Amino acid sequence: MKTPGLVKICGLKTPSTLDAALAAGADMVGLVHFPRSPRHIDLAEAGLLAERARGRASVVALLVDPDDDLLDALVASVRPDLLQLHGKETPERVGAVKARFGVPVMKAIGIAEEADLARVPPYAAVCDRLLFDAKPPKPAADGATVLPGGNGIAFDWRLVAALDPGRPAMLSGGLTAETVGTAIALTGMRAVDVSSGVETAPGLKDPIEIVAFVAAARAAWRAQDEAGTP
Ligand SMILES: O=C(O)c1ccccc1NCC(=O)[C@H](O)[C@H](O)COP(=O)(O)O
Repeated sequence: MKTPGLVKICGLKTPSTLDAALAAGADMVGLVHFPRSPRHIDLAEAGLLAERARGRASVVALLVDPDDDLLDALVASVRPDLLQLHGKETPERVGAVKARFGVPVMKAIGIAEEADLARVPPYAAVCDRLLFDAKPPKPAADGATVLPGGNGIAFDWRLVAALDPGRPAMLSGGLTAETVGTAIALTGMRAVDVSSGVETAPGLKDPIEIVAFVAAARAAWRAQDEAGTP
């Protein structure tokens, strides 16, 4: 029996876009707490959105290299189902966060070339889920802010197609309603994550694109299941 497909919509900031993701059937909703991001929300806002989603979808709190004080505050106000660590956290730090806070952890790993796959096993040993994402672009000469994720950039999905990390994994990076079906067909991934691909501008989610993305992912999984693809 195949695992059911999971769709995560990340970077939700408002009750109306959260509701749109829930109505579309998202399995996971991502709340970004990272002040440099156009999707950043404070802990009070994140707590309110988390309560709205509770029991309808898993609440994922996304942080970048958080210290224990921030994690203490976030876990108390958001009560996330999953912590998404999207910075330069080492495997040791991921293991320490999981042990201290008792919340499952998903670690994002940037993939650009085959050599990046060597970073997977140490994280697979300590986290609950891996998130394969594109690497951020190089900083621009004008010093414009580069985010560690949520850049709408895709990587070569074939790099993770044959991978069995021994942990549940999720595919992200520049996915859209138009590309997610191909990404699923190529990789066999049963979990996908999107942010920029369902936005009209950074941080502005589009309910119509959210519906289209969820439907496209589900259609791809249905096609795989009907074809009996392993
Ligand atoms: O979304 C952000 O602004 C962000 C900021 C800092 C670290 C990660 C961030 N986002 C990650 C994601 O939204 C997703 O998990 C994933 O990378 C997909 O992003 P996208 O390529 O925009 O679909």
